[in-house]
Amino acid sequence: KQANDTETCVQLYEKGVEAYLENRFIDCVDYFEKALEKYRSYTKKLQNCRLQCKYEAELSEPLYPVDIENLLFYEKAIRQTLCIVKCKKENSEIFGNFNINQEMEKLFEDQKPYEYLHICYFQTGDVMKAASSAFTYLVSHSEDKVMQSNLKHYSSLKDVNMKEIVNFEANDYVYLYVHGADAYERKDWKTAETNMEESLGAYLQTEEEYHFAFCLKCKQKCKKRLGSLNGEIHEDLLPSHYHYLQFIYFKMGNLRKACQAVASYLLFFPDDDVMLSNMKFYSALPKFQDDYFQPREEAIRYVQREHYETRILKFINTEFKFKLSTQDSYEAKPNFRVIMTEKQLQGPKRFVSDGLATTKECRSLIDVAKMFAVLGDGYKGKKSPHSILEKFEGITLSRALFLVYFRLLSPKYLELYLKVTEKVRKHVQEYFKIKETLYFSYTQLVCRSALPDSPKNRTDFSHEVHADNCNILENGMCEKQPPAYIWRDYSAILYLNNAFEGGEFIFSKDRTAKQIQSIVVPKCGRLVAFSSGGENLHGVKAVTKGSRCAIGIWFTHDSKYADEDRSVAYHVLENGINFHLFSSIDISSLKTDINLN
Ligand SMILES: O=C(O)CCC(=O)C(=O)O
Ligand SMILES: [Fe+3]
Repeated sequence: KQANDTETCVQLYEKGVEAYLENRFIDCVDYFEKALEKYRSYTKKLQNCRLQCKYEAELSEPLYPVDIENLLFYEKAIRQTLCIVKCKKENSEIFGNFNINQEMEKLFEDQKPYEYLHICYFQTGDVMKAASSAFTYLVSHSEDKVMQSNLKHYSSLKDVNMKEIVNFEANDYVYLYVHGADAYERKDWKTAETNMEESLGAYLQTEEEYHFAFCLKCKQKCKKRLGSLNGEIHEDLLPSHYHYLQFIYFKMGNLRKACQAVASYLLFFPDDDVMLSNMKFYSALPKFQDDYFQPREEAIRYVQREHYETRILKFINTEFKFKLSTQDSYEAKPNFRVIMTEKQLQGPKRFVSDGLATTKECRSLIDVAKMFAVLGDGYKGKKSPHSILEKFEGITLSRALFLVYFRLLSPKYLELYLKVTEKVRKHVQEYFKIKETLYFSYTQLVCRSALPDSPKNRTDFSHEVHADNCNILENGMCEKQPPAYIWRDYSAILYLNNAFEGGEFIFSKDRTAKQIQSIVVPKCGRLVAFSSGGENLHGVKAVTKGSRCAIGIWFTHDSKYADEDRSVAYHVLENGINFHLFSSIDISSLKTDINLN
């Protein structure tokens, strides 16, 4: 069977999997290669639309000659958005043909095809490609033990030359940079120069492609992602280009360009000793002229933009703090009440309250979860992190923010999410009489549902007994070490419904739940809160029927771990995204299939 050209990415992918399962390895290779090729041309096309639209919006003649109240900024944003919509429409046969949904996109972004491909290559005798596929997968999943041992195995084969293994998904600049650095080592200055300059250009271009999106925080994350050279993280990849270039140009006898590279590097690291002494050295040379230390244009632009972005982020953070305190004083009188204390719960630093959310609020939040939750969101993409008999659907604050930003969700739901979680924060702070600032570290709306064929008489746990900021050891001690979230100081779970069976929250003395201290039965508006350490071992019993929804909230005293998404969310809510171009979905008009009681 041959893959034909009209098949969509999804079809090709699925056929690839099928061929793999049926041991038709030649077909498997064929389908996956074609699927990857299709996916690549899809992302390229999309990036082209974005870039082209960005430049078009930049260069367009403003609709009005004077920029009043920054309307020009909005005009450009609108132009760009409409242009992208148009570009997609005009290429509809191409984009339509891809038929790529979010799920598929995630599979490709996750390099899933290589998990199959390496085996199919191996089976068809193409061991070099098998090794490269395993390597490609490892670049973004460096911890994957199975793939590590696969690659190790491949590397031991006589037909595999480790030097020739490639990352099939590397960005262009990665190769240019690596080749540039190689040529540099060989003192082949001309080749080094060409590669480094091209790598620099490609890097900035790639970054711009990733950057089209709003969020400043993503931009900072993006830098990390781009800084990965086949899995090794280089924090300073961009400036390091200038480090290479200054020496290359010096060796090539171009003192002006060497000095420009020095000045560019110093924009990023003004106190760098090596570069400062290079500067001295160059300026003492007879050919040196006074105006040589001009940073290059793209470097100036980059650094300025970065400074600007950092300032905006800082500004949002300080503004937000101020607003919170005034907002607080307007809060209506709370009507919640503590129903269980340390005494009833049989342990320290814990309590249960009722009335933290109204029936209507619970309903709305569940609707959001049911409409937009992603399987495993907040659990690093694992569908059922704790039980294979249950389905986890979650929505994190950052996803809610994203949905609002892209007008898929009405901002009032984001507002509600922030409001109820803030109510919880205040209550926890007051109840425990906490003097220090209590920051949100992470919040997550999760529904756990029994899968249709899960047995009714399950005795396992939906979430086994654990502590939130330490790892329980064999001897019963709780060790405050990663991978535990050691910065978490207080935990709170706000329940949204009770239309399910099982799913009780328990406090336990030991990690096997032999000595249960107390049980909390969830219901809308009920809160259980506790200090996050080993003194509060807890778990969730299996959900045997229905769907159990709750908001998990973790607090920290350490501002380093404060959730930045929260300040961005307040900013988005207050300043709006009022292009009035698209209406967002008000989900209250849509029915979901879950009951509150
Ligand atoms: O959902 C619950 O009741 C508790 C969940 C929990 O303990 C956790 O996510 O750490
Ligand atoms: Fe927990």
